[in-house]
Amino acid sequence: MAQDIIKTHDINFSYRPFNILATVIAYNGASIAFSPYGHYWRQLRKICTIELLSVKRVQSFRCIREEEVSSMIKTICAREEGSVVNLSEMISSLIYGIVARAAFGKKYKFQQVFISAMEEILHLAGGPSVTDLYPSIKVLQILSSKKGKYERLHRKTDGILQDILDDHRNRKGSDYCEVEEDLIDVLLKFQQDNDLQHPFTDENIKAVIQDMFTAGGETSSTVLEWCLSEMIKNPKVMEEAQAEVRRVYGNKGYVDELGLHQLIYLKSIIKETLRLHPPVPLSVPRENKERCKINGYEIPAKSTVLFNLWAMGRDSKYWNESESFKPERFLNSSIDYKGKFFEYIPFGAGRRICPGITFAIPNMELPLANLLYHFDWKLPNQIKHEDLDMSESFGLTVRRKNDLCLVPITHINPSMCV
Ligand code: HEM
Repeated sequence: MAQDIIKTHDINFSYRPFNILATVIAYNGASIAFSPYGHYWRQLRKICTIELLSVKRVQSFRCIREEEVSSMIKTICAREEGSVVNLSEMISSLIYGIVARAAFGKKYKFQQVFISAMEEILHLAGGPSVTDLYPSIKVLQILSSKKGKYERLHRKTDGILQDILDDHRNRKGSDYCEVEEDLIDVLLKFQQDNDLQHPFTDENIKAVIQDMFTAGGETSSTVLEWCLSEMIKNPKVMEEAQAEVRRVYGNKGYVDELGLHQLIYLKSIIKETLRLHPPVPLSVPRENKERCKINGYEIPAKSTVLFNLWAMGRDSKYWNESESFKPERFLNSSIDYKGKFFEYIPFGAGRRICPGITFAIPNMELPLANLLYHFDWKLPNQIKHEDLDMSESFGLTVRRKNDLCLVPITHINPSMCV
């Protein structure tokens, strides 16, 4: 059915439901993720794939990723040997830090307030919404407590983003040059472009920047958290992954992006994690414009369609030993996540497939390879690996319910290296 919807009826199902989140947070549907299929969305999508998240642009952020990861590794090393590290917190702050520097060009004073507000929005968005179930009862929208919360958070994030935009406009020459062009620079350039079919206001820019945080922050950090959890639960996988990364980087003393393409086993660990723990388990909702028939069912126009990626990834009809964590299944296999294999679509598929794959992959591979290269990991308080709690939280993204806290044992200390 996923194939039927995303392949055969792709255009018809390329719309998104227009809910409170889209109205209040996404500037009336001005963001890439929430705008309805049409000219405006096509324009944004083009800017996004050709400019914002192109391979070249993502490569230009390499130094940001390497610096942020190296700083995380040094922080872990500086701790007293044997002390417990909250990896969930560290990873989340690392990924948001990378996205923020790529988007804003440098660290801003209010960056953390912005990130916390974004996290709160995602948390709120995960809960049930009566107004979305009964959209025609308008009074529910007025009475909704969520709406008020969203409006309060939106005022906060909007003010911060506007300050950052204005700061970019007013800066002189090479005031800050951590990267040649950050994402706001790119979008401001488009604002000056008179050939655009749709004018590009500050609101549009802010909506797109918000997309990068909501879609690009929690997703990658959630995957990393589950990768490490699964490796702790499956020590043989951890050993093999460590052996691979230590073989590839040898005595270099650090893991940079140059050798990442050689980490074949590590890549299959990420794929297997995306199968068992897709960070957006119900994908991003789609909506159909016109009435149609799918698998014998009449689907009325404007139905909200959810894909249960979590269940698809665990379906024994498609996967051997579907509940077991077996990265080997992806070695020598042509199955990937780019939207061609409909039983495995953690990034979605079709016209609205996630445009952030090229950015997400190094954001996950580099930290993971570093954590495996520099440290061995064990559970605190003599907890056995098979007893690690794997409960999931409830939300738009499904993270671990309890933070992943581990004890690192330094294998290669970065301060010892050149
Ligand atoms: C592991 C990381 C990620 C996962 C699993 C993921 C997953 C998804 C999924 C399932 C969708 C819905 C696709 C559909 O409707 O078919 C989506 C959409 C989207 N993602 Fe991602 N994503 C990730 C990282 C990122 C990153 C790093 C960015 C950008 C910085 C990003 C930007 C977007 C945007 C803008 C959309 C909306 C696309 C549209 O509506 O046209 N994502 N993502």
